[in-house]
Amino acid sequence: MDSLRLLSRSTNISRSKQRDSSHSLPSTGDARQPGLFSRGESPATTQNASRKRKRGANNGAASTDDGPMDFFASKHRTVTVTPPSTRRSLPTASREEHPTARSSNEAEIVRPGEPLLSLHERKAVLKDHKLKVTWVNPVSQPSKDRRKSKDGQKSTKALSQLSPRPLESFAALATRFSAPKKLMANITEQDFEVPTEVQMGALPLLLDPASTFSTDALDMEDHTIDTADGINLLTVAPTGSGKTLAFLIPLLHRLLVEKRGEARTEHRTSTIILAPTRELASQTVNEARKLARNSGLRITQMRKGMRFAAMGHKTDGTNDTAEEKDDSISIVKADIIVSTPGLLESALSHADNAGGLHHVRDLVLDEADVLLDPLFRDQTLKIWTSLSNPALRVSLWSATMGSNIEQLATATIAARRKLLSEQLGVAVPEAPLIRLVVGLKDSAVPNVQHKLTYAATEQGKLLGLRQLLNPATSAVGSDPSLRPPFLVFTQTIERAVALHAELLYDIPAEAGGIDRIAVLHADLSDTSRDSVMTRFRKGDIWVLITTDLLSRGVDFRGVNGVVNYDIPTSSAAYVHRIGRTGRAGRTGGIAVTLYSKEDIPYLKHVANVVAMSAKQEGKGAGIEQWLLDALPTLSKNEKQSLKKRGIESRTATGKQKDPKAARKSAISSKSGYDRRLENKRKGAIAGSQRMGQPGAISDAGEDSDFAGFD
Ligand SMILES: Nc1ncnc2c1ncn2[C@@H]1O[C@H](COP(=O)(O)OP(=O)(O)OP(=O)(O)O)[C@@H](O)[C@H]1O
Repeated sequence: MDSLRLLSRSTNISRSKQRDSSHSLPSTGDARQPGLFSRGESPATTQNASRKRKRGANNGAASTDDGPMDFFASKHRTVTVTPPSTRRSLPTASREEHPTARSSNEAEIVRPGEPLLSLHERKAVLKDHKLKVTWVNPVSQPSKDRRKSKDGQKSTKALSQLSPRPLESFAALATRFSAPKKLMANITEQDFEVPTEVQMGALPLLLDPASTFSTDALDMEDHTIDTADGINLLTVAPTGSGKTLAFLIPLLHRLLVEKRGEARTEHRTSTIILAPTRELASQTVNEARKLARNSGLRITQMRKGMRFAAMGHKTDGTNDTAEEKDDSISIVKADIIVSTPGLLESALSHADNAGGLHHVRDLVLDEADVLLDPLFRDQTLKIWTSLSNPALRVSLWSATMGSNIEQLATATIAARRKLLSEQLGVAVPEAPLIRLVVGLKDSAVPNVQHKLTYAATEQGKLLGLRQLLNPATSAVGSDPSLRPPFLVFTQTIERAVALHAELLYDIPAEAGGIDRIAVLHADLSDTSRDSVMTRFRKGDIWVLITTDLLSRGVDFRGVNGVVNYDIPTSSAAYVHRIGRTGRAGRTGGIAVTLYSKEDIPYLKHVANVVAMSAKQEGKGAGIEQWLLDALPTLSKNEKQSLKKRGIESRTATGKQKDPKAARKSAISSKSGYDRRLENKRKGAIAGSQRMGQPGAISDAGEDSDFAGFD
């Protein structure tokens, strides 16, 4: 059973065991090559490759600056790895080819043994790794930006593009950014060898934006970006691409550097990480604790009833308040707090908590598009605006981010700054907002295989899922079969429960029976939710039926596939659901979407993502063009309504509005006729029982309470 015990970041499975068993399951392979685009090539090697291509004019390789950007170019180019060049050893030819780079490099502080990249090379590396960095909020636009282009149009777009120096390797965290030894030891301990694309791009930006941008200042006609006190960052990178590490490392780095010079021993909250679900918050706490091992930093997950010490405006960090002396109140004493918006907001609304978070310097919004979606928006914005530190920096992370989210973030940063300037009576300096995009925005992770399966009816979907559960029937033609462990997503809690009840006995007792299948949703107690998560991570559960609760952020390493039993209600939801497989560059994950006749009007957003994904991979359309053309396109309002309410007949409201349609979409292996017969029988039994009770109305015709058909 070891092959199934590969799901966990936290279970104690030795790496050798993992490797032994990984051959039998497609997406459980070792993530030694976690990158999605230029697999396993560090910027240092790509730098050499690009230099080689430039010099060898006849080698047939196109210059990286030629033609349109090919996001899915061949990943297996042969590269010659030479020792990293230092500034002094940078070839003269390369310098002379790029005078801007030469002059800008003069401003850089280069440490021995550190590879140096000219502006041209940095651009090539960023392009090769599909990293695009843009300056979003106009602190003060560079002079070029204000100029009109040839056709008289104002063009700010291309000019606000930046080419910061990416992270070469995890070792460069120490050489380039003087990362604390404990942090470095913990990174090494976890076997992280090659930084993923998002880590290459985001880590330097967050660790030391000033040095990362020094060359761009010259590149942009002597305009200096004021990054000395940090930047606000908006990152869009594929699911499973390592965003957690990309925001945790800089946070821990800053806290450890600050602690170095201080005798302070108490834990003062200076970082808040918000996540939309308890499960994701708990996972982030685990990851942070692994990276902070033996460092003395404390990371806490916010729980009900927790409060902050009411520190008022004390700056010495002492918080000897009356509250603290009261043992019945759990006071948060942590350097980093990870929370869902609801819990933190309710803690903040407690009168005594008003000044509890005025030290907070970093706010991280993980799955930012959900946190700023109507469901959580008010809570998130309330928390954000209540953080009163003028030096606060915010970073937003997700695999999908609409332009409305970017606008909201920009507006909130500006409004908060204005408010603080008024309150403090001095102008609070504006920090830049930088956008980092990895790969193609809002698209599915490229290493997952998509299947759209027409099942005609609800019963057909159930049959389809049963076939997937059965190893003998799960393969279709030459396609690889979906093998456990996998996740099954439904639209509502009620449907997840019903599907679980239907499938409970489908796994034979010899294979573990009912223990192998479980359901997880928000109506379960916290303890039950934790228990299901642990059992799934350990591999005890093979099929986990759930709602969109688990579609965001949650990382199960060896999940082989995802089944959309109910179609997701937006393209973003599809991207995130199927992103639970194919993580850290693992290949072989399968995403099956079952659809019935009723789903057809809502299928286009899924089909579009599948088509785009296939196109990127160079696998043709990925879906028949006639199907794509035939599927109806929803209006903006219809899209919004679908996102908000889902397919109505599957909801409680739909059941009231149109009971017949709701019955048709109920999850049951019995036909409508059989269900009616059974309901009649149940009704008759209930009726005869009532007949025997005192005061019962004997005339069935007057029995208006009869609920047999419901
Ligand atoms: N440099 C690396 N080398 C190998 N594995 C890595 C590296 N960075 C992260 N990982 C692993 O990749 C997996 C996915 O990481 P993570 O959960 O941070 O992804 P994510 O980008 O936040 O995904 P999502 O968008 O779904 O939240 C984790 O198991 C993590 O341990």
